[in-house]
Amino acid sequence: MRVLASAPAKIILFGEHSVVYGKPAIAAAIDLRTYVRAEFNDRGTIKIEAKDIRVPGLTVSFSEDEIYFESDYGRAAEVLSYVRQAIELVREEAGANGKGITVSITSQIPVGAGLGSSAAVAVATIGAVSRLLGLELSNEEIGRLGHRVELLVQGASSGIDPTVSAIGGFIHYERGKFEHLPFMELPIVVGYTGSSGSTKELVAMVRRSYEEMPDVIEPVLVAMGKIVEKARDVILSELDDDVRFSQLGRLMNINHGLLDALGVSTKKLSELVYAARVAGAIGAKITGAGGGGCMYALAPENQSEVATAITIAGGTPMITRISREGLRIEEVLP
Ligand SMILES: Nc1ncnc2c1ncn2[C@@H]1O[C@H](COP(=O)(O)OP(=O)(O)OP(=O)(O)O)[C@@H](O)[C@H]1O
Ligand SMILES: C[C@@](O)(CCO)CC(=O)[O-]
Ligand SMILES: [Mg+2]
Repeated sequence: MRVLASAPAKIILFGEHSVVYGKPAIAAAIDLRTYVRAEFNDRGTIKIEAKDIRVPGLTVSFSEDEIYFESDYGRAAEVLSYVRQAIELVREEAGANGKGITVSITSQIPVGAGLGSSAAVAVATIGAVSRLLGLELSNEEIGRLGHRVELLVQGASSGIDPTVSAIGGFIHYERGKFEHLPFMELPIVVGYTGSSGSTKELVAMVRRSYEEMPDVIEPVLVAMGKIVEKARDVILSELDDDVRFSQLGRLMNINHGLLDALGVSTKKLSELVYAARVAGAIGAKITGAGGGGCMYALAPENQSEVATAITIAGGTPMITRISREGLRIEEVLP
């Protein structure tokens, strides 16, 4: 038997980092996907073919007519840890420890770019392997298992990324609970810096600041939570789109300033944010953990000018759409 599953990337519209401290956040699944194929193998081992990921620490030695590959075990194992933990967790849930499983991954999502590649790979792996092992799980349950994978690998995770990747759409999230917001076409442009940041390290960095200066950092996190509640009210309001977008844009700019205050922006991210605003975006901010990765801009009237400005500033623009669908089982072959 062979199962192919896919799960989407996401953007965090408001509230990254503060969501780890129990504040609310708003996120949407977008139309870039990670595909995972799962099948049994008879060696009793876990085999992972990750085609879009660079495994660091590889050494190649040549001699006469032979070629030897050696890898730094720790670094290779770390990079594949989301997939491995996802498989182990599902095997455990199914009471199938020791069952040989091969997964093969292809992905459209840039890695470490704030678009939730870790959550998408975990959710798609859980989806494919659970179906292979005959476990009947809802997408919501798969999102919760994805959260457990992120906690095991990262040490800290709010769970928003695996939740939105599993269920899709546009959500308001707080401490494991989510609410679907009405679907809306968001006129956004995502700008990719081309560099990556590790969510595990960025979350740990914010934690250190919080522990060193709780009196300073706590009010920043509280303000971020208030931005999210205000944004939710605006999204749910009956206001005209132009008024709603202009209020959301202002909230994005304030949220970006606070993320910068937490130290998760970079020179390149800030350059893309300012380039987008100068080109007419009504709001622009980091999306995801930061430290590289992506920003997004709200540009109801001038998406293409904003995309050009991002390119001139050295970034890669992506015009994406919200994905209503989360985890999808694409194919089950006997
Ligand atoms: N296609 C893939 N195959 C295997 N592992 C992947 C793949 N994509 C992502 N990963 C895993 O996810 C890690 C990146 O996750 P990380 O949380 O740091 O960034 P992100 O999820 O892309 O961004 P963010 O968490 O800010 O949204 C990679 O180092 C790797 O371990
Ligand atoms: C930085 C963070 O808030 C979002 C990463 O996409 C981490 C998390 O919520 O687990
Ligand atoms: Mg991640």
